[in-house]
Amino acid sequence: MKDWIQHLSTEVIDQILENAFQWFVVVDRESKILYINEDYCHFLEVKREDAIGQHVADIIENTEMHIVMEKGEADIAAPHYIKGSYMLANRVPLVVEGEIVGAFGSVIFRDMTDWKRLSAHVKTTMERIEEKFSPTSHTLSRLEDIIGESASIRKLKETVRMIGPTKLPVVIEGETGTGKEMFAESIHRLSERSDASFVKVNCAVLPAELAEQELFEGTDSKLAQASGGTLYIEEVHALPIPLQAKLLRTITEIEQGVFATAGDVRFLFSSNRNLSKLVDDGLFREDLYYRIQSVYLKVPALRERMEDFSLLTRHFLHLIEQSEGRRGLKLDPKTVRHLVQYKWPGNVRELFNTLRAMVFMTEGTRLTTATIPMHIFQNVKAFSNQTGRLEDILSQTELQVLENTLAVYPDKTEAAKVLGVSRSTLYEKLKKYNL
Ligand SMILES: Nc1ncnc2c1ncn2[C@@H]1O[C@H](COP(=O)(O)OP(=O)(O)OP(=O)(O)O)[C@@H](O)[C@H]1O
Repeated sequence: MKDWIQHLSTEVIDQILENAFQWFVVVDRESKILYINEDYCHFLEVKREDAIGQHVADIIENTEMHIVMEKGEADIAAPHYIKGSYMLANRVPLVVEGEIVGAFGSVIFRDMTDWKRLSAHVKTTMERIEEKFSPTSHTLSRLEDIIGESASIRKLKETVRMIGPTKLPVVIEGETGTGKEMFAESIHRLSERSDASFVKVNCAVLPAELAEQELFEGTDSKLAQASGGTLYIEEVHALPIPLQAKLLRTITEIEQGVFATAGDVRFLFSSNRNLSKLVDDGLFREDLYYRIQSVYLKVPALRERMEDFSLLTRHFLHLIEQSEGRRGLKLDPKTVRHLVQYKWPGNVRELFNTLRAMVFMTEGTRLTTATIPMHIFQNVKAFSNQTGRLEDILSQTELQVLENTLAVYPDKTEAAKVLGVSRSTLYEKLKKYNL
């Protein structure tokens, strides 16, 4: 490092410090200013030549450079109040041959609004990266993006092809992560309003006190944004009953062309609850239910269409390969045997997230049972729902339990302990099953 710096002329170092878009100050062990850049002086309204040699506290209000030196510890991203506003500063002690010889300070954000702006920028950038990472990315799904050849998925796709281009409201029911949103997006893309906006609003996360305004009121409302396009109302069952009445009125007014803030809107709804049962229980307005359910799509849970499992895993492994720069990822047959026994309460979304986690658990290409997350191991379906010879069922269960345990605990002593058997019993069983 020293050598490299020797190659830089003082003029170059000076330019770096003056143009680094930060304010710098360097003090000696007596807290006297050795260096301060011009920009900082300009802000402090002091001439540089007057500042050099002065005690830092006389030039920079509320400075803590001397404390950093006393403690010998850096203070990173510390709020610093100067001239009526908060800034963020770094203060670092300068140590030469084990001795503190001074300190170096820099103001990294001159104004907290700068910081807030950057922080918002980082947040949106991260969200964009995450969206890109998600299997569907942020472009709206098309029907072809929905993976599945099972009879139920084929039937759903067929229905969507027929009703997509119409203006009919649609209710899409199904457990979380089954692909309801993908179907909603496909319906929009099949319609003539596909160039207009697809706006979604999730009633389950909408604060009750803001829901009315957010949904219906003014030019910023979700309804106004969806004008000419599609409004996808997710988890519609979570809409408070009084707002259900307002929604019904609004749908009618929009149809009659008399709603003030929005023109033509197509409505799609989703729910992970059975709406008809909620109507029976008095928890969802019957009139609204009959108004919106002219087309009703039920997206099956993944466990009800396990024939799609291998298509889905192949598709997701391919996506993961692309995003991670990996090749040839493959599930071990034993791993598949295990995964297909799991109930997948989070459905297709859970399958994707699980595969992604499993890929991160291995550097190779084969995803063995050892990469399966623990909670899945512990929740595989028991064999109790099988029929056949009791002896066969018991052996099969024993084999499965042994395999699962050894995958998580390859150490035989530990595995025997987990299984509550002696080491010798475990060895006998391993021999019996050729493990
Ligand atoms: N058939 C499918 N083919 C490909 N990807 C799918 C399929 N079904 C779901 N996914 C993926 O699973 C994730 C969840 O899908 P989606 O958001 O459509 O589910 P959802 O039923 O609307 O979930 P929630 O009710 O929790 O909002 C998405 O990342 C989506 O890409």
